[in-house]
Amino acid sequence: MAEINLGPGRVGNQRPLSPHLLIYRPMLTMMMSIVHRITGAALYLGTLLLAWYLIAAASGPEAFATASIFFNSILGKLILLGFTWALFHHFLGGVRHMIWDAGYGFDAAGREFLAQATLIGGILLTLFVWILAYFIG
Ligand code: HEM
Repeated sequence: MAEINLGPGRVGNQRPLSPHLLIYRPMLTMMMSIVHRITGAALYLGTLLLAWYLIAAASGPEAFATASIFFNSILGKLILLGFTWALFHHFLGGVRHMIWDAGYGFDAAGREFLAQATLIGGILLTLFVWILAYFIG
């Protein structure tokens, strides 16, 4: 490896190294960034399902019954639960970006707070909507 001059008394291979991938510690803010993109992609699929539901509702009783069978199945409900969470998580992630765009929340404590608030807020909003839906019917 080429030697570089780091200044008086510091000659050699003393350059700072990037963290090695195998010992790299995942951070919450990093994971949130990845999950934001994943939820964004999931929302495309969820939007297709929403479109199917609306088209079925507009098409008549038979098409609506078919869609209802799917959405009322356990798999359908699990997908809807995931879609609800992805929507809220992604939405709050968008608000987080808006706060950054306004110039706030860049320090370490602010970044960590926004990441935790997004994560917890997405879960709480999802639970709130599903509990509400359960009681409304
Ligand atoms: C069904 C609705 C939505 C879909 C399908 C969607 C999809 C996506 C996807 C795929 C990405 C990743 C783009 C990339 O990383 O290259 C993304 C990023 C983003 N979305 Fe959404 N999104 C939706 C709703 C929203 C909403 C409601 C907000 C705001 C409240 C929002 C704010 C953002 C922001 C700020 C980014 C950029 C994040 C970054 O720069 O890292 N999105 N969206």
